[in-house]
Amino acid sequence: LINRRNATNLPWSRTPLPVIGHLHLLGSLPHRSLASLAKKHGPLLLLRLGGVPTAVVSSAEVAEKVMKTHDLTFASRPALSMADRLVYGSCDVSFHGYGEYWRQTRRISIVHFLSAKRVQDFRQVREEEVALFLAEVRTAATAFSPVNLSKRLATLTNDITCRVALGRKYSGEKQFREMLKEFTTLLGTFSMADYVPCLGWVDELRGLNSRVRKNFKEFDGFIERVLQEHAKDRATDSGSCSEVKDCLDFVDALLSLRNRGDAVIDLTVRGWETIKALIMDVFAAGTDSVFTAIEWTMAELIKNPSSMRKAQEEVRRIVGSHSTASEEDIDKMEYLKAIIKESLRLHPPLPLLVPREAMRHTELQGCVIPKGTRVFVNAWAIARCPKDWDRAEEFWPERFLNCSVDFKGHDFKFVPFGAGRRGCPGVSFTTAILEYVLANLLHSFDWEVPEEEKAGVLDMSETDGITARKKYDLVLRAKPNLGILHAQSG
Ligand code: HEM
Repeated sequence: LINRRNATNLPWSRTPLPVIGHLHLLGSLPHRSLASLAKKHGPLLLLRLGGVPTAVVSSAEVAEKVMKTHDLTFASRPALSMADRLVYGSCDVSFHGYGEYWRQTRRISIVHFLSAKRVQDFRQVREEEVALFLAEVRTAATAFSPVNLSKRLATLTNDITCRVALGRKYSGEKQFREMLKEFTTLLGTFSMADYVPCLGWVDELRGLNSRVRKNFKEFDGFIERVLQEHAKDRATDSGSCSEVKDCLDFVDALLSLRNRGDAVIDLTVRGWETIKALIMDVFAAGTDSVFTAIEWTMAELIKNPSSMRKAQEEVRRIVGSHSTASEEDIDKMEYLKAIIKESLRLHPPLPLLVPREAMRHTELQGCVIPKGTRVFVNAWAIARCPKDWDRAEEFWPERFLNCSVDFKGHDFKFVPFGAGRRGCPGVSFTTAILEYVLANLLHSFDWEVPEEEKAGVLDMSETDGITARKKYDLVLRAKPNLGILHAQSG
């Protein structure tokens, strides 16, 4: 399968099983099983998952080779049947193979949705939604009721994303919530057809295919509705392109591009599919990961009360008696930023990133990686490597104070957003939400774990699936920050 010149540390003693190859080694949390294998066999594992030659990268050094030195070679994505069937034949940004189509759609998403400028344009949306969210938590706090922070954070991030992408919220619709949950679950579900095509019938037998068909039909219908609502609004606004909505909402920007024929790729050739796929991509790439990151950060702070105290002291010192932390305040919050980095280090929401595919034969660590090899970068294992990190398994945010290591794709020992051409374009969008939500949660409330919730809240187990969420919900009791109340009543 793979030509080895210097293979003493590769797991070839583990002969692949017939048909399934090394699939049985993955377990239910593949980032953990693969990290254990890498500890024994080295930072570049060459496996055969079903029929798919696969390389697994587990060190900063090899990750740099993949995402920097040979970035172009590894800039494609493998065809994945879930994405193909759920996201219009993968004609979105995240799952499309390398080439001009991907380059242009990525550019459109950045310019009209994810750039630092657009993120600033959406500031008011973040402020309004977080204010509503804090008011809800305050109501629960006044009634001494515990808050299921996991559920509320999921709704909050979803509402923000829907408003900036679609122009309004949909979380009030039960059908929408269920459809979206099923969509992200399915995208993260292992499909036998991807690895062992001759066993593809197993997907049919276990009902996976019918779930995919149903979910696609529902989501497509939903996007049709969103497009029609926008078309109606535009007709009543007599097509004026410069009005406020055009500046605020991704769907309007896509429709304007299509109508004006401004995009380099012809958005009318693949009909509505490109536009629909770009809208769907927002949900595929952007909703679960953001709230998962906030959830883990709060969970670590609850588990580490001294970090919680230090973070609250910083936030409250900077914000003073104002009722909310502003984005200008946040610029000064070094400990808060260190906490976010430390949480993303221990809990990257996509622990194996998004798979890449080699576009040509390449040599890595003395091994030839054939064209077509699927590549997983184990960001979770790399960020816990004791060679690169002191106290690697501990939550210790202080490591990031007065330290330039960042997650923007230049430090290969810390790559929760990936790096290189395929690196996540949603970093600014994400950090704006993460920092603003966390600063305000810490400013407005003190947090306690109700006795009956302790076991689940303090248990840091992960869910399986593509996004590693906290397995047990974060159910907490909030107590209003008396400092704000006193200052306001005084
Ligand atoms: C905590 C939040 C997030 C994390 C941890 C995250 C992580 C990632 C990772 C690991 C990749 C693959 C990188 C690679 O292959 O090198 C990726 C790709 C991507 N992300 Fe994010 N992401 C987050 C939020 C977002 C948001 C909010 C959006 C947009 C709404 C977004 C849009 C995308 C897109 C479009 C891609 C595909 C890029 C490409 O293939 O060219 N992400 N993200």
